[in-house]
Amino acid sequence: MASAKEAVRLASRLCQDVQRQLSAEERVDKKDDSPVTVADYGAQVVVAWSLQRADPATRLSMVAEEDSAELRTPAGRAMLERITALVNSVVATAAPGEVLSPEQVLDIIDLGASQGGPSGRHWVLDPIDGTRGFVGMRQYSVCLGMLQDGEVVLGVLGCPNLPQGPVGDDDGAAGSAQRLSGDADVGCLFFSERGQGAWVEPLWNADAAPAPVRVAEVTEGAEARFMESVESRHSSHSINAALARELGVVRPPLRMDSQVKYGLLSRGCGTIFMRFPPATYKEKIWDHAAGFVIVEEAGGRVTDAAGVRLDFSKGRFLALDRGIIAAPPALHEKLVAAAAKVAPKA
Ligand SMILES: Nc1ncnc2c1ncn2[C@@H]1O[C@H](COP(=O)(O)OS(=O)(=O)O)[C@@H](OP(=O)(O)O)[C@H]1O
Ligand SMILES: [Mg+2]
Ligand SMILES: [Mg+2]
Ligand SMILES: [Mg+2]
Repeated sequence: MASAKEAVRLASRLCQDVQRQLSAEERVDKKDDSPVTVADYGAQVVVAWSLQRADPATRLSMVAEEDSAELRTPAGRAMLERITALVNSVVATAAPGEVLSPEQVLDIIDLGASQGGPSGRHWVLDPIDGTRGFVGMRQYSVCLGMLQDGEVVLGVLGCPNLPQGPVGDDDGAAGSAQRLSGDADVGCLFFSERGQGAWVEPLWNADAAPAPVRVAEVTEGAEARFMESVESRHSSHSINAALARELGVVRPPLRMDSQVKYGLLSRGCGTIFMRFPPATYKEKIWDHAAGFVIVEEAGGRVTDAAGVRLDFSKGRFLALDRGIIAAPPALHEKLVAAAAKVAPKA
């Protein structure tokens, strides 16, 4: 856990540096994705490098989002050099004197090519979850999990732009732009080890005492606040709205990018997280592993729409019926019943 937290903190630092340097055009121009691409690869390298360094005797097995194929082409060389420089700026803070070459960077990226599966130990990494939120100066997270024999046994969620205090109904898509990391009370690190509860501590202060987190004790839809993706093409806003109506939810949805939503659920700030991507979309394990163990250890349930607990043992993708529903147990039960009625399997 100490190594995982250290790795996520280093990668979060790298991401924060890049996000702060985004120019005004890059913040709005979705066509130029190079800043987020550099940070995405860079964060993956920093996490893998840091974990491998903590345990040099064992070759790291990691299921991670990014691969090196494009960076190995001539067209990718300039990008590779930018990534290498960025990574070395962070490596220098953790291991003074150590410098990685572009070739080493490529090899470290490819440590993330593991297929995972039902046996052995595999790390699971989304170096930046919420890449659209990252360029939009909203929420994003660095998400690291560990699989042991197909079960998620550890999760760490670095949320650089998440306020440590309460999050308002309008702090999602628009409001968070004013509250970027740098403020002393912004930046959260959620973490959990199976059987040990779930915890949160300030992201930028490794010495601060962790506080236990617990999902909200809400049993009625009328008191609930539900969370969903910012982008409707990732997760249908209309299915979520229909389910919320069925449950008697009255508050507007809190729209937030990334696994930050699992973090908010674990600390009782949001009550329900629902996700209904298009039927053809296959969910990746790195988009859920860290948040899954944190929410379960905080007393919540995380299943597909049919109420079946998520299964991370099938490789790089999640095998599920459809949709993802996460909530405290009493509400979760009602949501699964509502899903059967309102959003039957296509
Ligand atoms: N078409 C489609 N359908 C469903 N999901 C998709 C789709 N495309 C992408 N993704 C994944 O969504 C991840 C971002 O999480 P969110 O959906 O919470 O982000 S957002 O609020 O919509 O910005 C995002 O993770 P990152 O790529 O790490 O940002 C993707 O894995
Ligand atoms: Mg993701
Ligand atoms: Mg990602
Ligand atoms: Mg991506």
